[in-house]
Amino acid sequence: MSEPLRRAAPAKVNLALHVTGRRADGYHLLDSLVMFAGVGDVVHLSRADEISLRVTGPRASGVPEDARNLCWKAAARFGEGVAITLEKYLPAAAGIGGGSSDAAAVLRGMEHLYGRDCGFDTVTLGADVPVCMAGRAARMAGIGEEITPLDMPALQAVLVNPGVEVPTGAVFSGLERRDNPGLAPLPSGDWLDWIAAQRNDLEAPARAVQPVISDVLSALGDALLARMSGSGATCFGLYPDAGTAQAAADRITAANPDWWVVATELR
Ligand SMILES: C[C@](O)(CO)[C@H](O)COP(=O)(O)OP(=O)(O)OC[C@H]1O[C@@H](n2ccc(N)nc2=O)[C@H](O)[C@@H]1O
Ligand SMILES: Nc1ncnc2c1ncn2[C@@H]1O[C@H](COP(=O)(O)OP(=O)(O)OP(=O)(O)O)[C@@H](O)[C@H]1O
Repeated sequence: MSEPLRRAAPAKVNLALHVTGRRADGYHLLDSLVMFAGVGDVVHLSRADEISLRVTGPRASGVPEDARNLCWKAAARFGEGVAITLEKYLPAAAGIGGGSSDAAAVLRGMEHLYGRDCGFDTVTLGADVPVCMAGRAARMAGIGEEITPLDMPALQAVLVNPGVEVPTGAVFSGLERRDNPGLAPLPSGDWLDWIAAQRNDLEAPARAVQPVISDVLSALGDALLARMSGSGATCFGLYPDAGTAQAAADRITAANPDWWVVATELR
């Protein structure tokens, strides 16, 4: 037996997320700037006759090991057998696309193992799957299927999740307005000022579901800017360099030992 194929499934971070409309089927139109973190899950894949899945790692508890798992759904849609080991490091239902990034890593790995494209529209697995297939800084539009890769400078960040799950559908349902303006024209330089002038329209409804999100943003009060990612509850702070990011992460961990806190680079 050859070694399993290893693929990274990095955390997705929405630096800005504007909700610009709603389709007749209830899905929301988005305009979002997405980057990927240095932290994430890892999948290991081997060709096999059937689909199988084992979940290991520090955040494995509670993650389904059957056809409910997005990794399994991805393999089933690809239409071939594969033995999957998912090493779970990211919190679930956290706004950082854990399941979507795992699914994209499985699809990219299976494309390599079987020497063909996955051959279906990946947004049908989840709105975050297409951007996770791109796996790099991008603008995301439509309901998540329109991906435009962007050249962005790497950013130093701290990701903080307070350990509460936030169901994405409930947050979208709580929106007061669904016809907000899209992202401002992209800058040629100063991304930080530009990001600071954008919004996450899901922040208000997510705070209503999980008020602890306000505490997370306060804990990131010394960042250059702090925002929520996706539908929450994970928030990120941006820092001038890796050293100040790590110092902030250490301080936040000391004050909140139960929270998931990581200093990482966004690309
Ligand atoms: C909030 C984001 O994370 C931003 O990147 C994504 O839009 C959500 O991506 P996701 O978790 O892959 O979402 P899905 O699993 O496709 O959808 C979960 C639920 O969120 C709502 N949903 C999701 C995406 C979207 N563009 N409009 C929606 O209204 C729908 O109620 C849907 O039933
Ligand atoms: N590979 C997976 N990893 C984690 N959870 C999974 C996975 N596949 C399915 N799930 C289920 O999906 C739910 C959502 O978890 P997931 O990590 O995919 O959310 P998320 O992608 O972080 O959400 P968001 O859209 O807010 O970014 C979990 O509660 C879990 O039961």
